[in-house]
Amino acid sequence: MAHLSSCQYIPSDIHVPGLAAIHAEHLSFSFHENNVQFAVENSSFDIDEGKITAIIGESGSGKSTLLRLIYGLLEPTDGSVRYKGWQVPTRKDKLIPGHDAMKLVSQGFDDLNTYANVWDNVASQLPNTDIKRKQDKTAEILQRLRIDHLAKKRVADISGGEKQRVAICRALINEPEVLLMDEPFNQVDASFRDTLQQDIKDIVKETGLTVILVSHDPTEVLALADNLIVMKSGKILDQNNPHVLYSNPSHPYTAQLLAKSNILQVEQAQNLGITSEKPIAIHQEWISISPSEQSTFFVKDVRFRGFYYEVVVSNNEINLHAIITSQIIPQKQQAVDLTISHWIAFDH
Ligand SMILES: Nc1ncnc2c1ncn2[C@@H]1O[C@H](COP(=O)(O)OP(=O)(O)OP(=O)(O)O)[C@@H](O)[C@H]1O
Repeated sequence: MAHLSSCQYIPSDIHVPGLAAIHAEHLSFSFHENNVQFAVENSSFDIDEGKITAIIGESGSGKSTLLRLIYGLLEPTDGSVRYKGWQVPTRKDKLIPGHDAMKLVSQGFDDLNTYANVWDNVASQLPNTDIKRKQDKTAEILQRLRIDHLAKKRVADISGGEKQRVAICRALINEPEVLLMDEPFNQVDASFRDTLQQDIKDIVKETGLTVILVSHDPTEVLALADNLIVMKSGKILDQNNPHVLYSNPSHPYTAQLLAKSNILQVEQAQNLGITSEKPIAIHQEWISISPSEQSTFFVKDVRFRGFYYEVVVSNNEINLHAIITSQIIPQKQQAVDLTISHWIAFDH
């Protein structure tokens, strides 16, 4: 198999500078030869240059497959992915798969040499570089990701979160234009997640790096991503910035994924006095409750969530989840009135 140059230019494709870094059109992929079941189906999307895009969705929705298609690890069954107007070469075009301008940090740290120390794991990514430059660049990236103090430690002896930082250092030391990450916060506990997210944000701002990451817990990337791509059963349901998708999701799945929203069918909405021709979503924070002897709604459950309580209210026909941040915690079985400040009707 010939090792081709990193990209094949498609002359008919006109790339307009300043627009999307990655452009996918009608992208499909099936792991099955007869193409009956698609892991990714007819997906078209743009990824902005110098921004953080998160691919989110429930388990098995096709997120990792989409990431691997973008990188060129998988050959699309149909459609195409282009990077800056150039078709991304796939396994059949390249001896070593993966786009030269991109780096992928996959799940599980398979690429790390656990017996070698952190420094060697990172420095080894610069095989043809003179010693001084190799030292400077390795020291710089370890410091940038706050793991310079671990340089002499064996990878086997560091935590999952620290391994994730080593993997990111290895990916970034060659200054790729695009960093792809599959579930980067899986192994990182909550207290270190925010710092890692801030470091990634800072690097993007300083260098103009394009980041694409996969997450099955969308709420963890709401504050990080500039754009979200929402996947369900291999299809893209929604794509927009987190604010728009959170406050105005176009699909019930997105509302539940991002806001753990209450989804009500037309008749259930009527039960609350809401007239809508379509199903509706009521985010938990759009419901407030107050004690009322006359109400048919009562508190079914109170769940402690740290700085807030999730309260389940019911009238025996519908259950609604609401958030309480006040000091006054309702009691189970207590009758309560509901005030709904906002709701969204879906087209679907
Ligand atoms: N190597 C494979 N062979 C056959 N089917 C596969 C393979 N890898 C994934 N699939 C299937 O393709 C679909 C999409 O899988 P994918 O791993 O892309 O989903 P995901 O959203 O990343 O899931 P998770 O969040 O659980 O990692 C799933 O139905 C999965 O079972």
